[in-house]
Amino acid sequence: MTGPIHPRLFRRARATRRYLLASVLVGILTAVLIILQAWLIADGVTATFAVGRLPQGWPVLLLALGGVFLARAGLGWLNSWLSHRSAAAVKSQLRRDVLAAHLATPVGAASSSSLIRIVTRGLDDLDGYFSKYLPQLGLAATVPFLVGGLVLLLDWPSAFIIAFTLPLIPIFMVLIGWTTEKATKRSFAVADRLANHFADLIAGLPTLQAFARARAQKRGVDLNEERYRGATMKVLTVSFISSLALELLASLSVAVVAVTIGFRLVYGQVDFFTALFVLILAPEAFLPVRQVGTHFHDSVDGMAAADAAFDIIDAAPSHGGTRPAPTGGALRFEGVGYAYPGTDRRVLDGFRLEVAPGEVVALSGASGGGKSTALAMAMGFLAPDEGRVTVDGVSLAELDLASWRAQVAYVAQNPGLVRGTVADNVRLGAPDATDEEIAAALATAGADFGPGKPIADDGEGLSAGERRRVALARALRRIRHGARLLVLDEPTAGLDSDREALVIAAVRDSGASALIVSHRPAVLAAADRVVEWAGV
Ligand SMILES: Nc1ncnc2c1ncn2[C@@H]1O[C@H](COP(=O)(O)OP(=O)(O)OP(=O)(O)O)[C@@H](O)[C@H]1O
Repeated sequence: MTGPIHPRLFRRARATRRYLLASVLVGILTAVLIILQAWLIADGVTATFAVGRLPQGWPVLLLALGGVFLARAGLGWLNSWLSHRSAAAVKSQLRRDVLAAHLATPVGAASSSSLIRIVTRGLDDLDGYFSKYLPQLGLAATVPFLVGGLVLLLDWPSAFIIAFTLPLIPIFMVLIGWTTEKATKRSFAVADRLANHFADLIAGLPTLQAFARARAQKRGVDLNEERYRGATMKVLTVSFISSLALELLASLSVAVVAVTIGFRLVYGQVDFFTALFVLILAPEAFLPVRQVGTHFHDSVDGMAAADAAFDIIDAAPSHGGTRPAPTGGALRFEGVGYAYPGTDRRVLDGFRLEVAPGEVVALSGASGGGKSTALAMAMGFLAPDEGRVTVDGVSLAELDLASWRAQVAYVAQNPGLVRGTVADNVRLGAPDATDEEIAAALATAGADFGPGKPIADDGEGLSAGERRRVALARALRRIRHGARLLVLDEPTAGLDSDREALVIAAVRDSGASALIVSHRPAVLAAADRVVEWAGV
């Protein structure tokens, strides 16, 4: 973070700007109330000392003081309400933007565990930024100036001391901020690594057990945990030490004002009312600035999460345009090249391929050669960094990708299934499909289980081959509902030859164009054309 306000949050989250304005207004009102409160107290005490008993009209004075206290409490409540609303609005906007960015590039982007961590706990930490740090910033930007200005009018030497000592606090805060930022970023990265490591471990537990390595992983988790503990302790240490330093600085500054005004009161250079008024006001000038420093630490985790969220949002390429996709014509890869972000190895280079309307093209070649990457480009999940992918001569970069995807039925290598039943999953391809249509699609895809079969999280409850058949039934149903291109990644892997023959027949009978990545001889034999891609 550079400066007191997180620049990306300020620029990109509208609610932040609105809230900042509101908190400055609340700050001005608070300053007025603080001054009124100090005046009422100083006036009451001076009058009491002057007459040696409660002054005339003291009930009014007390009522006025009570009114000021109530108004300050009300302002505090309003500020807290506004800050929570703003936090909710910003978190919601960021979550939507992160998920939209991930949907735009669902392959090759942030890992699932990083994504889950950022959009859940991570962004929730922004509450500290909005409910503690920003309200104090609003007060710090207004109260010291108004209070200091009044002190200047009443007693310039005290104002002089305040003006010289108060800026020391922000200077310290900047120094502390630099250290904290580094420590927090490190703690966030370590936590991310720990979360990813743990998620991988859980997913790979059967394999680790099979190789008797499950226990050995404990050491890895312990190590990461220890690193996380160390990083968190470092952040806490910086936080405690800096709070102590700021507290000390503010207390010493107020003490200097108190001592000097005390001496001047004794020597008769200042009257009692002014001395008391200034003495009550002086700590109020320091308090919001000191609190900003303290609450800065409540906000750093949220800001680190916001940074991680913005990194995902900014990394999402703005591919896709607004033109509706042509409803006919060939899909073409025209000299396409690609390297995954953060790598220099080119996965595709000069890749050319055409799928004419009604044509079934099989794409075969070396494992790791980039075939799935090419399919991801056909879906508009990835944008080529060289060459272009076109539909009827129009680049995908110009097309409204939703309208293009509405024409495509996709089966990924590891097809995604949602919790529910087989029928629910087939309906993802064609929401208004009837029960009979779903049963027919499943039969065509060679499924020997019914639409009511339950599916747990992560497709649990189905074998790998069964999952593929559900995904294929979904794709075939989508073709029946108007899509015109099948994009299939190893659709018959894991199927026996009878079921494979059924699937091939279903694809051919659909009449749709198809781009099929496969190594299976039966699929290659059934295709109109086979494109061999040896890789780069
Ligand atoms: N998200 C990613 N980040 C970096 N590299 C990746 C990513 N996904 C894939 N790759 C790399 O890109 C290369 C091509 O992968 P791809 O999955 O497209 O190959 P493929 O031809 O479909 O392989 P297979 O036939 O084994 O399924 C591989 O070397 C792989 O390691």
